[in-house]
Order: sequence, then structure tokens, then C-alpha cells
Amino acid sequence: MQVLNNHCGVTRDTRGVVHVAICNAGPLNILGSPVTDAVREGLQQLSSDRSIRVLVLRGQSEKSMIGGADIKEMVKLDRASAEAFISRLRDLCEAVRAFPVPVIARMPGWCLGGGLEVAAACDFRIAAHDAHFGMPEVRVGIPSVIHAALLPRLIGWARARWLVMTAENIDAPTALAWGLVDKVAPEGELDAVIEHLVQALLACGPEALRSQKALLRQWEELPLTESVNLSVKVFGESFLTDEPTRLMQAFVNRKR
Ligand SMILES: C/C=C/C(=O)SCCNC(=O)CCNC(=O)[C@H](O)C(C)(C)COP(=O)(O)OP(=O)(O)OC[C@H]1O[C@@H](n2cnc3c(N)ncnc32)[C@H](O)[C@@H]1OP(=O)(O)O
Repeated sequence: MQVLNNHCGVTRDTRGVVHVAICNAGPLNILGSPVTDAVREGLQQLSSDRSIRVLVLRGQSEKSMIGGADIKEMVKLDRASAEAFISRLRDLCEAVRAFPVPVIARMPGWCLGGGLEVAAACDFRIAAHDAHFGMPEVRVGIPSVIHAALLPRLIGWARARWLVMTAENIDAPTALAWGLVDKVAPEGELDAVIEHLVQALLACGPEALRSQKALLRQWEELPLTESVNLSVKVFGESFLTDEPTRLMQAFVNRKR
């Protein structure tokens, strides 16, 4: 494992698949400020590496992807320091969301609060069969904020409201039924299910996937007509590399 910094370890394979592990954050992978900054810095460092094709974001233990923001740190916050604290977490979520290639959240065990916000910023969420999810913020006296705003888009307003206003946890089958996670892996098969997704992504044009991710992000922000018109330009620009011609030629020439 390559150590990018004290809280961010990276393993990569020859295919361009990179695993970023949140390190030294306890078995629950709790996001205190140093951890949050370090993971954000690690992601920003990797984001210019054109050899990366897929990123898997994970904790170091199987107990949790991310157990949430650090309550032991937050208990000491006041008005000014609270904004600084939450801005760090926002910046981490934005670094995930802006990462130029598909990002997969590897979700064993617990994923709560700020952890679920980070996961919501990922492109794909793959859960272990016994994973649990929740937004317990209101139980410790704070509203769910920043990338919790993605939840209504993922699971609809009613279910997002249920999560952030009841603070009840849900299990993996419920998360799957709600659309909060994309797949639930049978026992012992979390990495196999992720590998299946990785292979599907690796079978696609890397430039097309980068472009598709950037476009999806703009679709999230723009009105429909602007989204459609922007897409015309993006389609044209995709022919600036030889990838479309190469991959379409391979299709045309395929042996049957
Ligand atoms: C903007 C974002 C806001 C947020 O994210 S708010 C925080 C959201 N997260 C939570 O509220 C989770 C709170 N934690 C729990 O409910 C439980 O933990 C779990 C269900 C995740 C796991 O339970 P179990 O396996 O029984 O572990 P344990 O004994 O409760 O915790 C082990 C150690 O981890 C510390 N810990 C757990 N969550 C946090 C946290 N979010 N911030 C700081 N520390 C945390 C505990 O205190 C304890 O520590 P010690 O061993 O010293 O007693």
C-alpha cells in the first residue's frame, strides 16, 4: 500500500483501479478534521493522474466504511468553528463528487451521518449484506447538512425525510429497496460484487466515462434545456480523442 499521508492509503493495480483507504481513524473510521483534510488532500492529489480509471473508497476495517463525523470533536464547537468544521467535510464530499473517474463506495458495517454524505457523493454504493445506514445527526442535536442534500435525489423526498428526521437506521435490504445502495453483496462477496462492477466500468471507454461523469454532474445542476444543449457540445468534443473512432471501428470489425 502506498501511503499518501497519515490517513490516506492507496493500492493500485495495473488496470488503473485504485483503492483509497481511510486509515488511522479507528475501527469505525470516524471523520475528525485531520482525517477529513487528509483524505480530501489525497483525493485531490490523485485526481490529476490520467492512468486511474476507477476509484474504490473504503475504510481500513470491515466494521464500517465511515461511522460519521467526530462527535468528540464536534462537542467542542461553537458558531464559528462549526462552520469551519462542516466546510472541511463539504470539501471532502466535493472532492469525491468532482473526482474525474467513477468512484465506488465500499460499504461494510456502518455508514452513518457524514459517512453517508460522503457515500452519497460517490457514483456507486455497494453494501455488505449486514451493513447499516442512517443519518443520526438530529439525535446529537444537529441537522443533517451538506451532501445530505443529495439524498432526496437518490431516494426521493419521503425516504430522505424519514432518514434525516427520525434518525432511524436502515438495513442493507431496505437501503437496496430504497435505492440508497446499488447492490447488496451476499455474505463474503463484497469484493467480488465490486469487482463485477469494476469490470463493467473497465470495459467502457475511459474518456467517455470521464466525460459522462462530468456531464451527469452538470445535469444535476442545470435545467433540462441547458442540459440537453450542453450535451450536444460534449458529444462533439468527445471526437477530439480517437477513442470513439477506435471503439466504434472495433465494433464494426468484430467477428461474429
Ligand atoms: C455533519 C456530520 C455529522 C455526523 O456525522 S454526526 C455523527 C453520526 N454518527 C453517529 O452518530 C454514530 C454514533 N455511533 C454509534 O452509534 C455507534 O458507535 C455505532 C452504532 C456506530 C457502533 O456501535 P458499537 O459497535 O457498539 O461501538 P461503540 O462502542 O459505540 O463505539 C466505539 C468507539 O467509537 C466511538 N465513536 C463511535 N461513533 C463516534 C463518532 N461519530 N464520533 C466519535 N466517536 C465515536 C465511541 O465513543 C467508542 O469510543 P470509546 O471506545 O472511546 O468508548
